[in-house]
Amino acid sequence: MIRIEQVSKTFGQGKNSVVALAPLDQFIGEGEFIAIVGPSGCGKSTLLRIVAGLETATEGRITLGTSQLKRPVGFVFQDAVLLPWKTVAGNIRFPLDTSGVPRKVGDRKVEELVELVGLQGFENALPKQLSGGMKQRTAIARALADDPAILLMDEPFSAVDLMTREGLNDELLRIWQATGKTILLVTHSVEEAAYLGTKVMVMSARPGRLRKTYDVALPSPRTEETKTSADYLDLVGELKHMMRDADR
Ligand SMILES: Nc1ncnc2c1ncn2[C@@H]1O[C@H](COP(=O)(O)OP(=O)(O)OP(=O)(O)O)[C@@H](O)[C@H]1O
Repeated sequence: MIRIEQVSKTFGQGKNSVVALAPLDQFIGEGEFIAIVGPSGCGKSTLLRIVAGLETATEGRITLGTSQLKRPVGFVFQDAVLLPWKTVAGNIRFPLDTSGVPRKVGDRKVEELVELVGLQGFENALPKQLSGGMKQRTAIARALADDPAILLMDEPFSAVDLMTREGLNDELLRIWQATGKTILLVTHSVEEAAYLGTKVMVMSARPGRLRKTYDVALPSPRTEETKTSADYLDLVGELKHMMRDADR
């Protein structure tokens, strides 16, 4: 679980300071899939970076309920940022090598992850030989290599075409169900948020604050039929309305 209590962030000081996040509270249960939407600059990435420990909150605190000693998060960015000279397998095993996992254990883990993200047959391909979607699958596998309890994803599919993106959404739901990870995903698409999330957090800009958290009551597993159901379309409509409001 993740408990976010009165977390705020101000960059800089004095008259040049920017309030990126006004105090924000949110409880996230184990295994939930949280989608975060909001206008550009409302602090979505900042929130994710604070949860990851890449940024410190100005005030408030974040409690990660886990027995793991190191911060148990994996991060997937908009760009896959793969090491260009390493193969798919080499990129996935990079975090394992740096944390000193024995070769054989690492080999098994890489094999498992390649299968999980559906990249069998491409283990020895270099990033330049991969499509955008395949690069993101590799990045997801790499983020899962350390077996983090929490997967943080910052607009992971915004650089791929719509068809690929829809396929990756279904893959991600399958991976989430197979691994039981807690996922926080930032997206600009309310359709994607409603399709993926168990909850959707809607944020507003200037300063970034949480407008509302929606519980998504759509049945699981989500399928193509979900996208034509009245409940889904109602939720998308409501999220769009809230987003328009949030942008003012
Ligand atoms: N390192 C920084 N120094 C100063 N200001 C920053 C820094 N990082 C972010 N900001 C500011 O904080 C605010 C929130 O930024 P953030 O990137 O979290 O928003 P976002 O909702 O993720 O935006 P987008 O949807 O465009 O990616 C913005 O006004 C941004 O300019």
